[in-house]
Parts: sequence; C-alpha cells; structure tokens
Amino acid sequence: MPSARQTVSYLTRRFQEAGIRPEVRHGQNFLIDLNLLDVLLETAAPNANDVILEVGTGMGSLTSMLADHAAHVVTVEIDARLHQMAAEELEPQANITMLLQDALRNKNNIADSVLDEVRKHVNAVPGRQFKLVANLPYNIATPILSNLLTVDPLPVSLTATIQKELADRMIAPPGVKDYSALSVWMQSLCDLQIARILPPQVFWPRPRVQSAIIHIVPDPAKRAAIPDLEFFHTFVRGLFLHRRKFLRSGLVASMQEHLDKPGVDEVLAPFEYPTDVRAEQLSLEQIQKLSEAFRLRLAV
Ligand SMILES: C[S@@+](CC[C@H](N)C(=O)[O-])C[C@H]1O[C@@H](n2cnc3c(N)ncnc32)[C@H](O)[C@@H]1O
Repeated sequence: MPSARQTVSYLTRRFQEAGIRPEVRHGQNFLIDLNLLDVLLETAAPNANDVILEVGTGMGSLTSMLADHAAHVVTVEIDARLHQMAAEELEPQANITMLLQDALRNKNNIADSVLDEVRKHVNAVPGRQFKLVANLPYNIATPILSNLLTVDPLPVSLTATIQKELADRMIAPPGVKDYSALSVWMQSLCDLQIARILPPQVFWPRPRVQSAIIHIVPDPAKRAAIPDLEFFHTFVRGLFLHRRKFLRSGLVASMQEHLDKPGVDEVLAPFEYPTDVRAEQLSLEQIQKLSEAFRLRLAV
C-alpha cells in the first residue's frame, strides 16, 4: 500500500531517485502523518456507492486508500512526473481513473473533462453519489470548492485539507474580519465544519502556514431558497468588493452599470437599514433578501 510508505524517508528517496523536487507553485506538500490521512478518510466516510473526485493525485497514497472503500475514484494530477510515479503504485487498482491535466479550465472554473469523467461513473450504476476528497493544492482550493457547489450532479460532501486561513474565511460569521463574499456564498449553500487543524510539520515539505480539514455538506434546501444562483454569486462578490464602504455607497458602486443612485435607494428603502450599516454586518438571510430585491428590480 503506498499510503503506508508516505513518510519523509520514502518521499525523499522517491524524489531523489527521480531526480526531482517538490514544486512549490503546484502546492506539492504531502501529508506525512498517517493518522491525519485517516482523519481525512473518516471525515469523508467513503462507501461502496461513492464516486470520489480527488484533485491532486501526488504519489497516490490517498487515492489508494479511497479506492479501497469507494466504487470508483477519479484522480487528477497536473504534474506528469508525479502522475507517472503514482501510476506505477496504483496500477493494480482497477477502480481508479487517473487524469493527467489541470483540474481547472481557467482561473475560476473546473475543467469539463474532469466533471464528465465523474458523471460517467456516477451514471453507470443507479444509487451512486459524488464526493470530493482531496489534499488540495492551496492555490486552487477556492475555485475547486466554490465551483463544485453548482455542478450537476451535486457532491453530497466535500472533504479537503486547505489553508486554515481559507477555512476560517469560509466559516466566518457576520461582523468578524474574515466574513467575506466567500463566507456568504459557501454558508448560503452548505453546512461547513472544520474537522481538524493541521500544523505545518505534518506535511513534507513544510508549508509556511497552518492547514485545516474542512467538511462541507451542500444542502439542497438552502440552494432551493436562492432563485438565481449566478445573480446571487455576482451580487455578493460586488457587495464585498467595497466592504469598508457603507452599504448604500457599496451598492451604488457595484450596481453602477445597472442602476442609478435613486434606483438603488428605491430598492433599499423598505429594508430601513441605518445609513452607517456595512455589508459585513448583514446576516446571510439579510444579504439573500437584498440580492433578491435587486434581482427583481433589474428584471423589470
Ligand atoms: C497537496 S498535494 C497532495 C498530494 C497527495 N494527494 C497527498 O495527499 O499527499 C497537491 C497535488 O495537487 C497537484 N496539483 C497542483 N495544481 C493542480 C491542478 N491545477 N490540477 C491538478 N493537480 C494539481 C500537485 O502537483 C500535487 O501533487
């Protein structure tokens, strides 16, 4: 089992033999604390109905553990050197599809070919469901996680190691510094929980920052309460672009292409917010209502 060998000595030896080094730009920090790989696995709780997407195959250790429990694992790796080394390890496991490509089609969107491969295995047998489980490269964690909240089929859960700072932003409540467009977007569609905080020394090489295992469960009822997800996403991003401005000035700026100041005031009036309120003080529900009021106004 490759997982049993994912230790510093094993990794350094494999990298030395191949004459390569971990690439910082691809977030190549490997989890070397096997207990924590188990925590990741237990949190994701893969079962025989699951088709699992793993972004970042690395040396294939997590891939192999996932394949032991799931119906199928689709794993994506951008680095041909690691893809090759993992392929040698994973060859005996028939329920793994290895893709050698960028998991993203562009800066913000997951590649269609990756989702097509997942769909193929989900649709192959009735009752199958989709999960993401990954030790994500830090630089693509936000687009991967936030994108997967609007795909079809929707993942039943997303369990990933990410930068702790990012996990804190995702779970932040209103009024705190970390409360952002990402917090509103994620919490409006899912339940989120930090399962474990991971110090730098559980990775090789050590990253400069702390990490966290985040467990995200999309909630179809929350999703159904938002009539137009795309409008909501754009509205929330616009709202927090001007987070230090008072709400009205922020809205005037973010709505300028669609609505003049009197138009913004007209939509805001029924809410009776104090003139000095800021977007970062509004609850999820207040932001959702505000977004819907602007959507209906622009639809006229
Ligand atoms: C943090 S490592 C995780 C490796 C392995 N799963 C583990 O747990 O040890 C992240 C992996 O993602 C790969 N990666 C980075 N950017 C990627 C991208 N855009 N698409 C696919 N894989 C990527 C890296 O090359 C690296 O192997």
